[in-house]
Amino acid sequence: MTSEVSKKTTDESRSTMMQLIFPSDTNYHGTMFGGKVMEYMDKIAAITSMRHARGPVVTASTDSLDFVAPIKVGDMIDVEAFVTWTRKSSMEIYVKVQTEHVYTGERKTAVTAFFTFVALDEHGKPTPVPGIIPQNDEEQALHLSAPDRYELRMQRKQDRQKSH
Ligand SMILES: CC(=O)SCCNC(=O)CCNC(=O)[C@H](O)C(C)(C)COP(=O)(O)OP(=O)(O)OC[C@H]1O[C@@H](n2cnc3c(N)ncnc32)[C@H](O)[C@@H]1OP(=O)(O)O
Repeated sequence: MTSEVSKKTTDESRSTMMQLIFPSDTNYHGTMFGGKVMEYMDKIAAITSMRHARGPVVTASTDSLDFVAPIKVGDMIDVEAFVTWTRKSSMEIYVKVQTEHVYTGERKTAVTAFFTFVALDEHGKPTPVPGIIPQNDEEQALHLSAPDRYELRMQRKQDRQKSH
């Protein structure tokens, strides 16, 4: 969709955020509130897409959030996001939350999700973004599988429109 010259590498927009989990971030099981994790994920995804587009963006959709392992009080979390794929005005962003044990340094993936952001022009209309050049094997794999996820989103959109 975009020419080679207007492509950017994932490293140009990749963003990370570290947080230390306090009791006020958790539920009565002593594990982190899902909504609080989602807030961090949405924020880092927005930052990543704005860095890639270098302009305003809106969240168009969020695929399922997969909670793989609990996040506990005292854990450090590393929330990382990068652009996996772009179409015309839309960008797919992968967000991964990893816990890091403060004393041992052991890391585990806790939550993952795909977000789609759309870049807007000064009139609030969708506007083209640069393409993306994946940097490592994980990024390359997610780049190649992105068109299939896009098709599923468009199918979901059609189903929703039919039900209205
Ligand atoms: C940062 C924030 O928190 S923003 C707050 C939450 N988000 C919002 O309020 C956004 C509300 N939604 C909107 O404004 C609109 O639905 C928009 C801008 C996302 C899309 O508008 P549309 O009228 O559908 O625009 P259009 O059909 O031209 O599509 C524009 C792009 O959005 C993509 N898109 C639209 N709907 C979806 C969807 N549900 N999932 C994924 N991508 C979508 C299209 O595929 C298209 O991508 P492309 O240009 O790369 O081909």
